[in-house]
Amino acid sequence: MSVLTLHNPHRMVSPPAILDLISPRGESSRPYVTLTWAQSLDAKIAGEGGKRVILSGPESMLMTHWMRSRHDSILVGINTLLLDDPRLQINLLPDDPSLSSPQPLILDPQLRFPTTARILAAWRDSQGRSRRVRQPWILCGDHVASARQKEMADAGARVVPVPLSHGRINPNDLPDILTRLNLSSVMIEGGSAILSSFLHAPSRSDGTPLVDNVVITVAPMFIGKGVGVIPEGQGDSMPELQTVHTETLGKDAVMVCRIV
Ligand SMILES: NC(=O)C1=CN([C@@H]2O[C@H](COP(=O)(O)OP(=O)(O)OC[C@H]3O[C@@H](n4cnc5c(N)ncnc54)[C@H](O)[C@@H]3O)[C@@H](O)[C@H]2O)C=CC1
Ligand SMILES: Nc1nc(O)c(N)c(N[C@@H]2O[C@H](COP(=O)(O)O)[C@@H](O)[C@H]2O)n1
Repeated sequence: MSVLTLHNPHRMVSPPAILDLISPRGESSRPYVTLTWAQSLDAKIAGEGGKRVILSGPESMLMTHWMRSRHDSILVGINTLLLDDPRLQINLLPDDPSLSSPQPLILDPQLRFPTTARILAAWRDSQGRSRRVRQPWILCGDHVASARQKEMADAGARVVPVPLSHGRINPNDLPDILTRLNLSSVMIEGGSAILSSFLHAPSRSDGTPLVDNVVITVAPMFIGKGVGVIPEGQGDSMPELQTVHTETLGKDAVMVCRIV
């Protein structure tokens, strides 16, 4: 039994109301994009050398898992995959068959994804039996050698080659990529380079911001030396954010913002 369940069994059974402010399962014909992260008071998302830090308390971490369950897909950069070895599941949520983990997407231009990654081992072990354990889909550059792509496919991942722009996957290509993959929403969790790239991205062709919502968990702690929300030198020309709502969840403040 988790610490959460011991403290308050009721906390586990329904999503926090703050999530009603985001609507990734709406009627929109275009993919819905949520950008989210947890940060310290000195605007760090990880420790020195990219060491993972647990910033979120139980309540806001649970909120993050509910938010995961409401999106079709979840996206991280390859450095986050290499440093954190995440699972990207909804393991804090109740065992309810109507809940499923989002489809993990990893932006990995050079296809550095290791065959030993936990997310891949979990998928192989599950043999597709559970909606909570999903196959990792890796978006790599279309230049990557087919032998290397095959190696990852043989290890159990789905490899999706896409065109690169300046060695990266262009954030503005993401909506079309999602549509092609039959995914109608994405929750982008980081890390720093990915957050910066999506925050700096120009609007979509219809004039609306690429990112529909920004959900930030602020933990009352200092990290000191570590990985900033935005990499050094990339803090200029940031978009203006409007706060839609701020709420205290346990020890943390959770902000829902929109880009204006
Ligand atoms: N506190 C939090 O909420 C979170 C913290 N993190 C932390 O973030 C750190 C990793 O962040 P970073 O080193 O910045 O790596 P990252 O996870 O942002 O990955 C960056 C890599 O993604 C690839 N990429 C593909 N398309 C890209 C694009 N459009 N823009 C930028 N990169 C693109 C590039 O190869 C690039 O090197 C880890 O220490 C991890 O613990 C990660 C997620 C959430
Ligand atoms: N919401 C949140 N709070 C924190 O304190 C964090 N360190 C993170 N990190 C993100 O969660 C991923 C790991 O999650 P799982 O163990 O797979 O559930 C990590 O890779 C970051 O994306 N998030």
